[in-house]
Amino acid sequence: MVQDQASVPEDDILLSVRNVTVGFGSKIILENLDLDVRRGEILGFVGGSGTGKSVLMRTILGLTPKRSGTIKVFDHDLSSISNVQRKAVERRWGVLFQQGALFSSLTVKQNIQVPMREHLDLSPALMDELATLKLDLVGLPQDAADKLPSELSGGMIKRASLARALALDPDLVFLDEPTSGLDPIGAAAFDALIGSLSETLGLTVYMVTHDLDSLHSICDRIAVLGEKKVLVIGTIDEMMKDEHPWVVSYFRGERALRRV
Ligand SMILES: Nc1ncnc2c1ncn2[C@@H]1O[C@H](COP(=O)(O)OP(=O)(O)OP(=O)(O)O)[C@@H](O)[C@H]1O
Repeated sequence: MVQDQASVPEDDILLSVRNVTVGFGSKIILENLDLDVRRGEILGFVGGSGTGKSVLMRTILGLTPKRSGTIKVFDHDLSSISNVQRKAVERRWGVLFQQGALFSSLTVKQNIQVPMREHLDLSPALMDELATLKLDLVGLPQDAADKLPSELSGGMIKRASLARALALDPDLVFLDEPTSGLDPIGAAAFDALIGSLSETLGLTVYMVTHDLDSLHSICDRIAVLGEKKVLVIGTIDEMMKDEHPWVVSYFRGERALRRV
C-alpha cells in the first residue's frame, strides 16, 4: 500500500485532515481519516459510489459536521477559529459543486460576482471588470456574461461555475466531479484548463472525480477512499502498481484497459 505523507515540510501542507470521523445517526461514513493536500498539487479523489467523497469535501468546507478530529486549512484549525478568521479562510478557497450549482435566476456575470459581493466591497464597475477577466480566464466568450445558466451548454455551465470558484483569486479550489456530464472532448478541454490554471496561478486543486482520463492527465497524486478512510495515496504510477483489490480493478480493470 502506498503511503507517502512523510517527509513533506509542514509549510507545504495546505490542508491537513487528522483522525476525522463523520457519521449520520448510527451510520459511520468516515472513521479516523487522515489526509494531506500539498501546496500547488492537483489531488484527485476517487472511491466507490457512496464511500463518502462528497461527505469528506462537505466536512472540510464546514457544511457537514464531524464527530471528532482536526481539519486545518492554511494552518488554521477550522473548529477553533473566530467567524472573522473563518471568513478570511473562505476568501482563500473556491468551490465548484457537482452540477455547477449556479443560481438559476442570476446571469453568469451576476453568479461570478456573488463571492465578490459577499467578501469584498467593490464598485459595480470594478466587479464588471473582474467578471470579464474571469470569463476570459476560463475560456468563455464575453457574450456569456448576460446569459442565464439555462441558456448555457453543459460545458459552459462548468466553465461559468469555475469562473465563480475563481472569483476571489483563491489559493485552493475544491472541484466535485468537474467533468461529469461532459463528452470526452469537452472533458479533455476542461482537464487542460484546470491543469493550466493550476500551473499559471499556482492553484492547489482538490478534485473528486470518476474520470480516469483526468486522473492520468492532470493529477499529481490520487487519494483512494474506501473502508471509511484514505486507503491509498500516491501518483498514478504508484496506483498502477498497487495491489489493493479495489485499486487494481479501478486502475487496471476492464474499463481502465479500454482507455488505452
Ligand atoms: N445528509 C446525509 N444524511 C444521511 N446520510 C448521508 C447524508 N449525506 C450523505 N449520506 C450518506 O453518506 C454516504 C456517502 O455519501 P457521499 O455522497 O459522500 O458518497 P460519494 O462517495 O460522494 O458517492 P458518489 O461517487 O456516488 O457521488 C452515503 O451512504 C450517503 O447515503
